[in-house]
Amino acid sequence: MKTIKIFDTTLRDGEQSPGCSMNLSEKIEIARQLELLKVDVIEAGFAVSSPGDFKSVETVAKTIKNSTIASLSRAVQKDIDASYEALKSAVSPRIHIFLATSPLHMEYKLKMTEEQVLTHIRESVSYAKKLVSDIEFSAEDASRSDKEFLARAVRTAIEAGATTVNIPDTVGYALPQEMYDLIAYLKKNVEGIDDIDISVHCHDDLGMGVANSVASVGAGATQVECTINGIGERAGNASLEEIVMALHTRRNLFDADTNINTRQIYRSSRLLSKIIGVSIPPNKAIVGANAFAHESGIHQHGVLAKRETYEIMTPESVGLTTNKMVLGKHSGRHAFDDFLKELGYNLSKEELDAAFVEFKDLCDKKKEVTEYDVEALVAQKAAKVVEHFRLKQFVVNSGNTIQATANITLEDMSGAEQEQVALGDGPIDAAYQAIENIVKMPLQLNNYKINAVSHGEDALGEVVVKVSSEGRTVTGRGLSTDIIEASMLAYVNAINKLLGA
Ligand SMILES: CC(=O)SCCNC(=O)CCNC(=O)[C@H](O)C(C)(C)COP(=O)(O)OP(=O)(O)OC[C@H]1O[C@@H](n2cnc3c(N)ncnc32)[C@H](O)[C@@H]1OP(=O)(O)O
Ligand SMILES: CC(C)C(=O)C(=O)O
Repeated sequence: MKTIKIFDTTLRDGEQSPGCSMNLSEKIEIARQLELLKVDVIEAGFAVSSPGDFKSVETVAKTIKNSTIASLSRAVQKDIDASYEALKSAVSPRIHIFLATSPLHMEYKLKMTEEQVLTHIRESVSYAKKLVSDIEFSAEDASRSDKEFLARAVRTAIEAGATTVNIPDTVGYALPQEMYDLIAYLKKNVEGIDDIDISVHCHDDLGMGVANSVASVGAGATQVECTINGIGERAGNASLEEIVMALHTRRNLFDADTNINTRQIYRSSRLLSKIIGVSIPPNKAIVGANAFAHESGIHQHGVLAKRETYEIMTPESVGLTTNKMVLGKHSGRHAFDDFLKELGYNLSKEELDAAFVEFKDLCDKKKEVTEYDVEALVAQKAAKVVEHFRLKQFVVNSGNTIQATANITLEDMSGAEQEQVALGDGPIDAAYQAIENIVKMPLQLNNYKINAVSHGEDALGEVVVKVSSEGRTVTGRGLSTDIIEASMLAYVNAINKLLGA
């Protein structure tokens, strides 16, 4: 099986994304993580571009021992000299020289003819080769270059001593078949290309960065350039985690894999996200919060029966401890039952059915139902109190310019409904007065406590009350996303307990 080299450019191209700048100590933290991840090459920066970039290439070169450290340079001596100086203490230094080869870039940006570009490639690569042995040459905007001229440029770089030639899709313009054809064309038409590494560096402007990289590997590329979380210039670079897991998961198809310690992927992604302050979309492949989460009943049932039905890789392989069964409005009984069993509840079929109906009801009220919600819901049922009274409906008005009023309807065991209206010192007091008028028993509220049992704006509120009547004190509990309703449910629950006794 071939090994595809992973060249990480999070610290160079990644940092070119607006808002993703990192300071020196943050760059060192990322570089250390990249070393743990076992990337083959870390592009630490563009040494000539600023004293800060020089310092970070220099410090990364001093700190990291197990990956090659690269510094980017234009095809000019002062850039190459700066890279060389910054890389001096690297165990394995690489000078990375780039020059554009597309008609557009040559004419308008570089203002060079094809022959001048070839001369610059020859001179800069052979100059750098005298300083270090490991030289990468990138033909910037290769995918929009004339194929024959690109082949001449690549040949020139190899003859001058390049050990890696990189074929970037600089503006994310290519489609996978085009990248495949381009690599295949170069392999066929450039003498000596099989003795060096062919690299690709694909941007994501059309969302094809990873697909283009993987297609290039299929055609014979032996190095892929990428960034953690796909950060980079404009729409970003191809994402490391997606490329690595695509190659790993489909390694038999490519007869190739990488050296990456895939179990460090999740940690690397979170670390970068924390450092640059850019959160990861939940649906992001491999590292998004939903990448190994299942909410819908049919999928949950499938995964519980056999994980592979809906998972093509294991969460453990990317450094997670487990997949996630999210209980929500699309969940089914299998996952609900499984979840309750994990919490220690062994419900009969009837109990499970009843709890499931309430759970679905709650899902319609709340955007996300948490494990706390479910536990609270089942714990409340487990108390099994005979319902002498049931809260049927209520309207409560309150405000700072009116006295609170409550209109409450309770249903008794026979199904008869009783309605009462009461005023109160606040909405809960009004509601409790109306309830007392219906149940017609002496009640004393000794304690009232409210807790949020789950998180977020639509969290479930749990109200716990201590109520006394004729020498007996009981605790009542109520649960709802509406705290006034939770308060009434708690009071009625306490009343039912008193009546049951
Ligand atoms: C595709 C990529 O990602 S390439 C890397 C892009 N990254 C960056 O540009 C970030 C770091 N860059 C910088 O800090 C600055 O651009 C510097 C320090 C490198 C250069 O700054 P300046 O000297 O002010 O030049 P400026 O950036 O305005 O223009 C670029 C110059 O480099 C030339 N140039 C561009 N690419 C190359 C190249 N590969 N080889 C030689 N010259 C080049 C341009 O023609 C232009 O030359 P000119 O000044 O003679 O017109
Ligand atoms: C310097 C090269 C590799 C680059 O970043 C690009 O072409 O996008």
